[in-house]
Amino acid sequence: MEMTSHAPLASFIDLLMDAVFAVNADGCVVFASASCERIFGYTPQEMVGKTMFDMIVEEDRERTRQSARDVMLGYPQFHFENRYIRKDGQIVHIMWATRWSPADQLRIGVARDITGLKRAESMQAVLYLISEAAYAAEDLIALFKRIHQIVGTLLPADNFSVTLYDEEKDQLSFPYRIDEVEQTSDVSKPAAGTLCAEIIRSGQPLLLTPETMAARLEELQVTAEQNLLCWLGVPLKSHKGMIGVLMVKTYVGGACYSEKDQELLQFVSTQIAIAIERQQMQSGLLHMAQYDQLTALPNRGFLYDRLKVALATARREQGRLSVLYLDLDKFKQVNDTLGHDIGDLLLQEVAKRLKQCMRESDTVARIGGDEFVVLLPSISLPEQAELVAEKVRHALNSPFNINGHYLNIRSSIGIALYPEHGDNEQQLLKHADNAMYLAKNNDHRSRIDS
Ligand SMILES: Nc1nc2c(ncn2[C@@H]2O[C@H](COP(=O)(O)OP(=O)(O)OP(=O)(O)O)[C@@H](O)[C@H]2O)c(=O)[nH]1
Repeated sequence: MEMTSHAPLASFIDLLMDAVFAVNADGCVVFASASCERIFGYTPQEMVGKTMFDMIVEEDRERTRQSARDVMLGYPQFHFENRYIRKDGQIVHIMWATRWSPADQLRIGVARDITGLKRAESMQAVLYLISEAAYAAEDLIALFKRIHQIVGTLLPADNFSVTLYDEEKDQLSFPYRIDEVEQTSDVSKPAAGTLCAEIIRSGQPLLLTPETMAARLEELQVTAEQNLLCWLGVPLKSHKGMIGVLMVKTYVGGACYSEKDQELLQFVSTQIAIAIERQQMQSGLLHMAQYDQLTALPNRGFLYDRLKVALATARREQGRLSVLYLDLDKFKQVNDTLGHDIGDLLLQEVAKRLKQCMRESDTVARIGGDEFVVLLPSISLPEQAELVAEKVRHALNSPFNINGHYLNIRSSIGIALYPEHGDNEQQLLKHADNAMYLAKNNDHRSRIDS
């Protein structure tokens, strides 16, 4: 080879931390300094004769060819960046300073390994994206989807899951799980005896590679899918403690995870945990603002919101809707004779029975002490509202067994219809309330008071 003729100062050049290359017009290496082994994994002897373009990551090739053409036209390149596949398969980011030597008809380039810098940059960007997602996501699932996308820019993440841990109940749940092989619709299956449970127990990340898989699974007494290649899970820890596990895995034919991937995932896991916790808190606050604490039914404010939406739809489609106002009779006596706690339990049971006899699209709300409102957002005939009222009365008719106390409860129901009894929320609720009072003072039947 012509190595010596092109490298009179090779001994000095070999001391440089950057690698020096001489490449002919076709991209074939005619000289490489010693550092090329540290950066690219190939010794200078292995490098000489290779075509640089063959080692470049596919997506960077065309850009690099253009840059090489510019160099040969006499335009030196100072900060040209591209990526190479090292001998061990890892990707290395390079920054080049290159010029053309017309006398030698060679491109002379200095390659600096900027992989660490690039990683730091992309980590910074990823951390920013995660914290941005924490504010932008509408709910937890939207946040998980976004985190999935973001993690996918760091490492292979076709199979990705978030497992949440409820420390109080010592329970795991799977709110987000994307798996190209294992299809399961049950996202709340308890996960005891799984690899995720092991991470929660130990608080440590877990990396299973083809070399360690069998032994680790046996040691942990956990079974895994036959064609699993790699499994990587990291704990999600917040200031409160362990809140879950983030997991990625690959199947045979896919990529392998390394210790570096584990570090990467662990590094972003704190930010992810903070984002999840923030979203959980927000959802919790929203839930508190919209739902009644005792019965978990929508509260008055939330009922108004839903009624407003239903009215808008009914107006647009010239449809009907109905509101049922329900008040328990002599509920005060339950409190007074058996105590407030029994009264509370009775209200919870009433809420349960009301929900059971409604459709998914209906809303049952608790708007005050023993007052409930049912919103039927789409009925075609007024009689349908009476039928529902009858169903409700029937549902509440059989005695309630509250801690061994058999309670017979009667209720009064007033009905309002749109458009007959009002055009807005207030009018309709007022009408149903009045009709309820009339029912209470007369025959306790439901009334459509016109
Ligand atoms: N246990 C319990 N009682 C409540 C709660 N909120 C309100 N109450 C009580 O529910 C009762 C409701 O009052 P009323 O509707 O006048 O009582 P009532 O005996 O059903 O009266 P009528 O409807 O006229 O038959 C009051 O005694 C309140 O103190 C609650 O969250 N839990």
